[in-house]
Amino acid sequence: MKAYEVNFDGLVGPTHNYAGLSVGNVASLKNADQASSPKQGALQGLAKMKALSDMGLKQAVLPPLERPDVYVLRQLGFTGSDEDVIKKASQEAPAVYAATCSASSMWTANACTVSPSADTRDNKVHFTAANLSNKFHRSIESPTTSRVLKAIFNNEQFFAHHQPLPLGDHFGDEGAANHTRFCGDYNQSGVEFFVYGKYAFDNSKPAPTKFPARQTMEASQAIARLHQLDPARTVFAQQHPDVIDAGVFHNDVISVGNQDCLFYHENAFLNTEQVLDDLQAAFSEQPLHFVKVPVNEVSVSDAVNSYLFNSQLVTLSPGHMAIIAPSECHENENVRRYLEQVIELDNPIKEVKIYDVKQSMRNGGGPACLRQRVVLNDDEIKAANQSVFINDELFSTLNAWVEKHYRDQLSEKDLADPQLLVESRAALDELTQILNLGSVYPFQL
Ligand SMILES: NCCC[C@H](NC(=O)CCC(=O)O)C(=O)O
Repeated sequence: MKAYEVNFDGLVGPTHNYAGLSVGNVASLKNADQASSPKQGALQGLAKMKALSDMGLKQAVLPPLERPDVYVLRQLGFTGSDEDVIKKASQEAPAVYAATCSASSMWTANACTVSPSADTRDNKVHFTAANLSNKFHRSIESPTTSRVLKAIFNNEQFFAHHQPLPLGDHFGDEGAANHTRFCGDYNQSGVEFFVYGKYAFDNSKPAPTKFPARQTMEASQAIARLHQLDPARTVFAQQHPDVIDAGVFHNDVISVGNQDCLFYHENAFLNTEQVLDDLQAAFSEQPLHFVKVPVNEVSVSDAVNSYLFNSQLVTLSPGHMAIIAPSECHENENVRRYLEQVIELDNPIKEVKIYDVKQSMRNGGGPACLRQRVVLNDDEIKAANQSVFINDELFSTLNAWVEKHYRDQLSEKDLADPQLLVESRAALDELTQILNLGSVYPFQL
């Protein structure tokens, strides 16, 4: 049966803003306190989804979360009506309040890790929502994310859902941003590749010293166990601690894989030769294309500033891949030059397509952060919720929905406006109907 890589992009939420919440993420800190445009952000994201769908790729959408999260604020001792909670929290604990307003669920690469049915022992598609333990504003995403995933992949015959790993630093899990998969055709069994930043239970191992390693080796192994992966077809590798300290907070900021191709920066991994050997040994059916970007052509800082590796690497026809890159890649001379060359080399990457996702980029999220890849075969696609798949009609409905509900501009002081929650709930209530999700948000339960 035929299978496809379906990109599930996160819809940018009505509270999208820049609050400088992510230590270790250069863009997030640099742009803290700038005004954002939730409307522009959502429209940019939708335009990218439409473009990929027009390329013949399967494209779907994941909804934003309810923000500000007044339920978490209540858990933290703020009382009264929702309006009281917002007023008190924004005045008495502005930093905590800002964290509960983040639209960070838009980066759906971090929503979960997915293993396709071709890789799992019980032949189901496995989902584990990421606990995102390392950052408070992200650690509150998983309860609703889990409900949304269950509402979309709602059929026990095909889909298995796991709880997020236990919260806390030891099992810090950032989802698919640190996970990629190699395969022949998408319907064939693949090799799953997990990249972690540190060992949680062994302090003698190398680890970054300046910025946090968000994903642990132990978390990656737990996901592989839960997803019933074949150990002979699973590879674990450590991200180089120096690149984490240079602002590479997820592996998808320094490498991306698709089918038989790994596009990676020379400095991405510890013990790179071993990592490549392990991948090739596990993927014994055919030679992999290892497309190495040399540090003397693109420095780690060029990679972090341009988000070259946070591109999507997609297959447009057999053996013909395109890099879907953010426009920042054209603004960086070295990266622009490299991209002109890479399509001339002997590898499957034949095209570069540039998209403007600047609203997301200013918080450190490029095209790859904005999507969760879910490999599904024909039966699994039929078993999933049909209303989330992008077609011309849904695209125009969602554009109109954004135009109707979203603000043009949002600054820090606007976040404290209780009306923002009222507007967001109205928007999300309508969205659950458009996407046929049932009740998934706390205000609907
Ligand atoms: N995969 C891309 C994730 C980007 C995300 N940025 C943020 O949460 C920044 C939010 C802010 O600073 O307002 C993060 O660091 O996890």
